[in-house]
Order: sequence, then structure tokens, then C-alpha cells
Amino acid sequence: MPLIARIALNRPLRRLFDYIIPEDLELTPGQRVRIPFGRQQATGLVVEVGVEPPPGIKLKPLSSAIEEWPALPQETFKLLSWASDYYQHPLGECLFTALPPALRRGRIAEEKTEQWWHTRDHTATLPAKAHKQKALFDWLRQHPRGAPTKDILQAGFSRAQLNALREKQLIEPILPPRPNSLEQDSELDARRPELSAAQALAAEELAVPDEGFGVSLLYGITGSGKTEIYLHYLKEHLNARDQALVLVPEINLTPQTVARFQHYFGSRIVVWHSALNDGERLTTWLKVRNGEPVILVGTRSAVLLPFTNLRTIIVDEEHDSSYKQGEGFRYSGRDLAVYRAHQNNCPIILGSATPSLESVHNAEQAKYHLVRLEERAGNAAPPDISLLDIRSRPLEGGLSRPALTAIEQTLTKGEQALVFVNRRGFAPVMMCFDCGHMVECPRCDTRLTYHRRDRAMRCHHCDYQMAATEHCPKCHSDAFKPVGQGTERTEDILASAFPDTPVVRVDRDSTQRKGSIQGILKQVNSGKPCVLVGTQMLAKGHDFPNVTLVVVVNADGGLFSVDFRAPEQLIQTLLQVSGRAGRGTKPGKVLVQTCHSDHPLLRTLCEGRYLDIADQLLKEREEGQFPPFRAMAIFRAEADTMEKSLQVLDTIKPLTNAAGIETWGPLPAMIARRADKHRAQLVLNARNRKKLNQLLTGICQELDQRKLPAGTKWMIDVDPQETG
Ligand SMILES: Nc1ncnc2c1ncn2[C@@H]1O[C@H](COP(=O)(O)OP(=O)(O)OP(=O)(O)O)[C@@H](O)[C@H]1O
Ligand SMILES: [Zn+2]
Repeated sequence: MPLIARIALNRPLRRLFDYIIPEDLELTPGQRVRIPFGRQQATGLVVEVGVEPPPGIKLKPLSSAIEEWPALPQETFKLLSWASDYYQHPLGECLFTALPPALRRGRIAEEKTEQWWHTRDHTATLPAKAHKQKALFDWLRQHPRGAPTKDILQAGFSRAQLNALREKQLIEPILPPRPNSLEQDSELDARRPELSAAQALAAEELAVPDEGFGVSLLYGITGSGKTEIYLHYLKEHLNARDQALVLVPEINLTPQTVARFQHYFGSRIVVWHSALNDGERLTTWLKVRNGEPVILVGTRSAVLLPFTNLRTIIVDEEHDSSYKQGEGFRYSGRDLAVYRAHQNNCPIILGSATPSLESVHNAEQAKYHLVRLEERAGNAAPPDISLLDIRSRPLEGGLSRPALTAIEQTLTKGEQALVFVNRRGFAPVMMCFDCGHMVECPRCDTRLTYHRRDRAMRCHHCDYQMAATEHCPKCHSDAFKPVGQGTERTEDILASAFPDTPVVRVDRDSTQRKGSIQGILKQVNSGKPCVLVGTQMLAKGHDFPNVTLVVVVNADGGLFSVDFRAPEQLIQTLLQVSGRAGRGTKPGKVLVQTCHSDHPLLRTLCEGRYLDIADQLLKEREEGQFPPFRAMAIFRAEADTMEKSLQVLDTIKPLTNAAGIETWGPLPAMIARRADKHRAQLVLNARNRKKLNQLLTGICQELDQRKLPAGTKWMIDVDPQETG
């Protein structure tokens, strides 16, 4: 009887396909194959070998194996299979997510290795008349480790000169040098500062590779020097052949962090993020797959890479919501990292100044080991946070007089100030003061944000935009005005209040161009007085030693939201942004403008004790029976009418009928219409995660069999971050 292989395809199908294995072929799970599929050839991944063929179906043979080795080694394959089951996402799409785009398309896994050159005979002398060749030879002599063609051409030499020297056998091509040679290490070592006593104590407590699996939750206040601890930890516990994974929320925003890793580990550091091109992705992927001893610093999807020798994992800013993928395969990079560490029997460190309630809860349950680091590194002290009640105070660009005065004093002292506004654009609404009209997005249930810099009104949900007008589009009155604060508006006010000081805006609009963030960071790092104004982007991991004042324009946005995660996220953002103040030698001050200065959440913020706040919020979660005390999943539906969306969920609801599972809905989503799609949701809240998982598996299989009304779509989100 022929041997059968079960194959997964990169398609949103909850099924696999059986093919006959040609006799001369040996296959293992995780291997890439070419198969006839319909009229075409497709790339597939072997899931199982030697399965019983389904009766009565005539199977085709598969065409060939693309490589002889599995693209996904066993451990990665298991991780993805588990994730497919946990997040209820089709296995094929999950597996293919772990391949670089080139390999998904079926390209052969070969690296275009960079060609390096070095001199064969150091002492050779060249005839003086070949002076160009001689210059190249001398140049290469000064690079004892060799140099890549790219650098040689950049230094002003030509390929013809290279070839001439090669023919004379004076130079030869070599492979790029392996990372982490000893020579390099000793060069880099000199740049290591000593850990402070508090840091050293914390570092002592972290789980180490020799002890196998263990999760350490490193709660270190802002500026406590967590990055330094990671670096020392890796240095101490990583052997020359080990691989390590460091997950970070966003690399592009904090190039400093990667630079610090590079200072320690040189070319052993490789990066992984969305801005890499296909070639760079393939190169890095192959390094990881080939077991090179890399320390990979990457964003969310790096957790899916095919490591073969992973010895330790670090997740920095573990609370960050960007670890959860918002569409398609909706996995949490942090949670998969914990699973992966378990599977690998290696330690994992989750670090944050504001750990997620899930992780704090796990620490309270003794599943994670809590390590506390509650003083700042160097001579820095925690910032002094105070509330500034702005009820009945006149505001300019959202800023109160005391806030402007504080900024002025900061600048006079030669220091820098940071102003946090939670919205980009000039103003979130344009309103007519005659007829009351507010400009809405024609495709979404939202208002258009006014962007003054490029005279546009834009939807932040669907990218719709129109030219800004000076008159009300409805009644043509000229009493048509921006309402509310955006970063652009605050920037304008600051620029006119402090005409002699640079005001730098940092938001998605101002940092779109490649390299613009670098320019901004350079200016801030020069230490000269300036005012930074920006969104969340400014709250993330930056280390600006001369920022001594932080002003929060308005803290009230998340106070009364219906989303059960809103208070947690508000506190995290406020503490993170506050944490940018006073990281150097000078003390930091934070002013939080609010209309609710008696709100208990904001009052506890001033005491700055995050774990106490987290405890309080956890109590509320428990009372409300929310995660992490319950397991949550959401079915979402989208259609051209709300009626149809609700109808889809109405057919799902009876399937969710089970003991210990509560359902809420179906209800329209908070933004019910988005890009002309009407959205609704059905929330499942379960006592038991395992039961919920089994139930969801059954429902998804059932739904795949059913025919849904045309123009409707459903999806499932397990452990949702956004519940609106
Ligand atoms: N042992 C040390 N001696 C001197 N300076 C240190 C030491 N450890 C850290 N620092 C400095 O303290 C500053 C803050 O460190 P780091 O950025 O690692 O903090 P963090 O805990 O990651 O902060 P956050 O969570 O706020 O991003 C940096 O400028 C760092 O160089
Ligand atoms: Zn829109």
C-alpha cells in the first residue's frame, strides 16, 4: 500500500489534504513539498506521514520535496500546532506564518550569501604601476578579517580591480565570518557597566537555564535598568552555541535598545521586525533555522521563528498590547513565548514597570516568580507625580497656565519637557457652531479628525480622507471650528509660547518617513532644551536623561470606558509616560491634567505603587468575573448590514450553550460600522479554559460545514485585547 502524507496549505481552511508519497521519497513533518492542487502546483507543509487513506477517494501523488530537511523543526511545529488549536486558527495558515514570505511562495531556501574577500599573502608586493590594484590590496590588508564586496565598492574600488587581484592569486573570496568570535567579544566587554546592588539582587533571583523551565516576572520600575539586567543575564548564562530570543514591542521606535544589545554582543545580535525586506527575512530566518548562536531581538512574530537551540527567552514590556495580533492568526506573542519556554524547558523573563494583570495574577498564584526592582538605576529617583485639576481653568491648546509655567521653568533650567496628548492630528472633531453639524466618516460610525498640516480631514479607522473646508459642509456657516486636542494643536500652542525653543512632535504622522525617528532622537539626545509633544509613542521605553518634566494633557479618556481593560491600560500608559521624567541625575516631575482629580484610580497613580494598583484592579476583575479569573473569547461577525451580522451570531449562540459558559450578546460592536462593514460580537466567558477550548473547536468545525448568508464573515478571537 502506498504511504500517505497529510499536507497543510497556506489557506484559511480548517482541513488538510492527503497525497501519496512517491516511493523514492522520505518525508518528515514540517517539511515543504510541492503538490498538484487543482490545475496548479502549490507549496504545502507535511503535517503527518503514514496516515490511513480515506476510503473511496483516489489520491494523487505529491510532486516533490522542496528541501530534504524540515523547514519547521519539531519544536516549532509543535508550538504552532498548539497555537492553532488554542487560538482556533486554521493549522495551514499558522504553520506558514512561521516561514519567511519567500519560502511561503515556494522559493528554495538558499541564502544569497554575501561575498567577502581577504588577502592571501600579506607580504606580497605589487608593481608600482598597478597603483589602483595596490591601493585595494593595501586596503584589504588593513582588514584582517576580510571585507564584503559591498564595502569594497563603496570604498571606491571596482570589480575589475578585485578580479585582477584574484587572478594574481593575491586575494581570495571567503565566507562571511561567523558571529561572536572571541576577538570581538573582548573588544565589546569593556563597555559593560557594573550592575548596582539592587540590580544584582534582582538578577540573582531570575530563573536560569540550568534549572529548566521557570517564568520570572521582573517588575522593575521605570528607569530601574531592566535592559542592563537582560544584558548581564545573557552574558552570564548563554553558552557560545546557545540561541536566545528577546521580544520587544516596537523596534523602530527604540533603536537605542537594539544598539545597547549590539554594543554587548556585536554581530551575534540579529533583528526581526516588519520593516525587513524579503531577502533580510530569509537570511535571518536561515541563521535561526541553522542553529547559529544568535541573540534575536524582534517583535511579536519572532516568537514563531524556527530556533533549534533556544536556551532562554526575554519579553520586554510584557504588558504591551502590540504583543497580541489583531487580525488573522490572533496570537499573543508573550503567551506563546511562555508556552515555548515550557516546551523547550528553558527559562523566560517577563519584564515591565507595569506588568499585565494576567501576569501579576500568575505571580500571585505562584505560577510565576515575582522579582521586584523598586529603585532607579544610577542616581535617579522616581518622578514626583501630581494631579492638576483643570475644571474651570482656561486652557490653551489643552494646556493650563500652571502647566505652561512648569514647562517654561524647565526650559529656563536648560532641561527638556515632554507633553503627552493621546491623539494625533489637530483636533478630533470639526464642528459647526451655527447648525451643530460634526463631520463624520461616510464609511464608519466615527468622526473625522482634522489634520491641519496637510489640510485634510481623516478617518483613523478606515483611512478615508477629504480636503478640509473652511465652511460647514452642511449650512456653509464660517463658524466651523476644531474641537478638542490633537498633537498638532498642542504643538502649535507650544511653538508660539516658546518661540526660541525647538518643539518636536512625535506621532505616527511625524515619524512616517524612514529615518525620521532617528533624527528626532538625535535632537533629544543632544540634551539641549526642547519640548517633545506626542502620543503613546513617547511612552515606550525611551531613555532621555535630560527630560525632567512630563505633562499629561488629559488623563480622563480611559476613566469611564466600557472596556473592562481600560483602567489597566490607562494606568500603564500614565506610569510609562511619567517614567520618562527624571531618568538622569536631575529629579523628574509629572503633571497630570484632569477633570476628575478625586477619582480613586488617579489618586493611587500619584503614589506610583503599581503593584498596589494592580491588586485593586484585580479585585474588580474578580468581582466582575472578568479575565484573568475567567477565560474569554469573542465571536465577531461582519456583513453589509447589521441585521446579517447579528443573524450570523444568532446562529452561533445556541452552540455556545454549555455549563460554566456565559455569553453576552450578540451586540453591535462599539464602532458598529467600519469601512462600510457592519460589525457585531458575541462574548463567551468561561470558568474553565479547557472546556472553552473544546467548545470552540466544536463550534468552528460546525460553522465550517454551514453555509452562511452571502457577504458575511465570522472570526474568533481567543483572549481578546479589545472587547469593544
Ligand atoms: N548599573 C548601572 N549603572 C549606571 N547606569 C545604569 C545602570 N543600569 C542602568 N543604567 C542606566 O539607567 C538608565 C535606565 O535604564 P533602562 O533603560 O535599562 O531602564 P528600564 O528599566 O528598561 O526602564 P523603562 O522600563 O522605563 O524603559 C539607562 O540610561 C541606563 O544606561
Ligand atoms: Zn472611516
